[in-house]
Order: sequence, then C-alpha cells, then structure tokens
Amino acid sequence: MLELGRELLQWIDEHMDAATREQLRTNNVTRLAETLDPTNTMMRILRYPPYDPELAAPGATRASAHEDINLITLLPSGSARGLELRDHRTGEWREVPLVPEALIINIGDMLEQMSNGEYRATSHRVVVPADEDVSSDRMSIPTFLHPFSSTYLSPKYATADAFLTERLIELGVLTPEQVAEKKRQAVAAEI
Ligand SMILES: O=C(O)CCC(=O)C(=O)O
Ligand SMILES: [Fe+2]
Repeated sequence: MLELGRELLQWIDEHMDAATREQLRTNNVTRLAETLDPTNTMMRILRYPPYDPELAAPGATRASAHEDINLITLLPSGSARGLELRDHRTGEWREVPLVPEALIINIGDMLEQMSNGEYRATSHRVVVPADEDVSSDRMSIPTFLHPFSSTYLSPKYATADAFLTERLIELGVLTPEQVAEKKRQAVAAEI
C-alpha cells in the first residue's frame, strides 16, 4: 500500500499546476511522494455492525458525511455496498459501485491544501442502501496516507501537524487545553 501510495503521489506531483508545485518547492517540499510518513500512515480494519431492524430502516447512516484529514486514502472495495460520494458540483450523493477487488482513491484535506484546491477533498459517507437489509454487517479496510508532521501544506498551514490539530479540535477529539499541555511538555523535553 505504501509503494502504491508513493506512486500515486508521484503521479499527482507530476501533473500538478506548475505555480503550486513551485510554491511547494520553495517551502522544502521537493517531491510530494517524499512527504509520505510510514509511521503516521495507518491501515484501519472497520466493521460496521448489523442494525436491529426494530431500530433502523434502510437508508440508515453507518458513517456520516466527512472528508479524510490526510493526503489520500486507498480504499479497497468493502464487503458490501453503502459507500457514497458527494458530487461537489451538484451536491448530489452518488453510490460508489461495488466492484470486487477495485481500489477507490479518496482525496484528503491535506492534499487539497497542498494543491491549492486543485484536488478537492472527497466528501463521502457510508449508508445502508435503501434496498438492502439493515441486519447485515459491512467490513472495509482503508489505508490513510499521511505526510510527516512537519510537512508544509499551504500559506495558511505551515505544517501538517498544525492543520491536523486544528481539525481535531474542531471535531472535539482534542481540547485547546490538551494541545497547550502537549506543547508545554514538548518544550520541557527540549530543555
Ligand atoms: O467504510 C468505508 O467504505 C469508508 C470508511 C471511511 O470513510 C473512513 O474510515 O474514513
Ligand atoms: Fe473516510
């Protein structure tokens, strides 16, 4: 997955808007693929449990609408239908066809930042399709490719870490107090 991720990032790099690439170069990003950090990158094994048919109806949400907070996500087809993407031109939700052994590539927020909006982050969600039984489960195994924490993203975000921290506070995963405490500890460790 890492090798494939590197190749895709290299491809994106080669086809990126020239001015954006230049901006990345002047901020020490010589190649997009070189920003890929294997220790920050994670593969997740997800199981969406069956719903109780008394409590949920077809159409029920399994993962609400979001964008991934990373460069790109490599998402092999799940074990069942249900993944949907939002068409950013019309706002419409579209089902991703379930093709066995296919690989879906989602663009994440960090690539949107690094490409100056040329690559838009993919809004996606997981539902129980309207014509399917809620009492079956669903598995999927995404790999989230992340850059090194110190990677420059954009004029607004000097580092990937600054961007991630802001998103995690927004999501309520971290409090501003926890972030301040982490910074204090990092400074103390340097002394
Ligand atoms: O289960 C899926 O197909 C998508 C999972 C997902 O979007 C995520 O974990 O961020
Ligand atoms: Fe996602």
